[in-house]
Amino acid sequence: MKRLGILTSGGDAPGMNAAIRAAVRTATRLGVQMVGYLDGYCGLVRGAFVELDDRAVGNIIQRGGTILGTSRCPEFFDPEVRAQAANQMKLDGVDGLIVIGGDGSFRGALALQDECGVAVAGLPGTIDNDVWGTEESIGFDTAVNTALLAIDQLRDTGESTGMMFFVEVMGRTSGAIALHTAVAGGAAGVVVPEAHAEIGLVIERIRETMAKGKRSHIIVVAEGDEAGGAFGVAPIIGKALDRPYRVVVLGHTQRGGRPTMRDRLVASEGGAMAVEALVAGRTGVMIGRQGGRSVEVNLRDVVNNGHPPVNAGLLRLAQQLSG
Ligand SMILES: Nc1ncnc2c1ncn2[C@@H]1O[C@H](COP(=O)(O)OP(=O)(O)O)[C@@H](O)[C@H]1O
Ligand SMILES: O=P(O)(O)OC[C@H]1O[C@](O)(COP(=O)(O)O)[C@@H](O)[C@@H]1O
Ligand SMILES: [Mg+2]
Repeated sequence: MKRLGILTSGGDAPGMNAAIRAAVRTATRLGVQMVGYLDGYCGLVRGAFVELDDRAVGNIIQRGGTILGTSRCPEFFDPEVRAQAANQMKLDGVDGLIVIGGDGSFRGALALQDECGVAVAGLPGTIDNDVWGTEESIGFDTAVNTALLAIDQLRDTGESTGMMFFVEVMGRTSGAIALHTAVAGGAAGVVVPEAHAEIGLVIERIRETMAKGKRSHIIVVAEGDEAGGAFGVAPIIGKALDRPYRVVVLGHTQRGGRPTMRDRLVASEGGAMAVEALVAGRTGVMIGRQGGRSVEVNLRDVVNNGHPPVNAGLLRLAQQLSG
């Protein structure tokens, strides 16, 4: 390997820059050049890249977003476009590719490997934490901490006014952000796409706590819940309890901001290990976290296993601890 490419794809996630920095600095140490493709797979197809040396990735470890830009690139679903991208890489003299993104981005990377023989390594970068084979994806910890900040602030006004708050967090198909935010934020209830009977349970539990004199209730709702996110869930619960409520949608605020220590650390280890794997000739791997350590995981297993199951223990805890 003489020259590696790196790109970020799908939704941006805080810590992606720390991963890019670690990958570039590790490549330099191993005598390998690095280029960064712009705007995800769209830049790869067009051959739009920048040379990345040690100085190009200075002063970015603390920045959210991604210096390379990212996109959802529908053309990349087309095998002919992927062949064109592989050809473009050859022309650019690039022998391997690191993809920082979610499960969708990894499907694209694996297709590029299988169809065109490109060596690929994946780094899980998504706030959703919905990638199989890793306990945490880059950006998840920061996103949950951002949501917690909002909840802590809403508690003040909730306690003062007796208003119920429904806080919608991101997660199209995954309740991971909602669940962790609810438990760590001491929410009165949580509604996630993976569970189906929890709205009734939340109503019951809030009734009990109201009878005990609890004034302030915060309910965390994942955007992808089948009832239609917080705007779908709030009227059902508000009406059942005959209480005034407000809906707060955190949306893309969770995607930005300076990455936490955890995200920087996981990204730094992952970026370094992805380069080491490719340089050692290991392709089709993802650097995941298992048992609190960074490990190489087979990328095909990641893609074939789909989304990891919801943490049932945390779901139970979220309901139990409301009092
Ligand atoms: N099955 C697939 N085949 C080829 N490319 C894909 C596939 N799935 C996703 N991609 C590429 O990865 C991009 C990001 O995927 P997406 O699912 O939106 O985000 P994420 O990777 O964060 O889960 C897509 O816009 C597309 O370019
Ligand atoms: O910014 P967009 O394209 O509207 O996408 C929003 C989606 O992206 C996410 O923030 C992150 O998803 P990915 O990391 O899988 O791309 C989801 O939580 C959210 O549903
Ligand atoms: Mg995803």
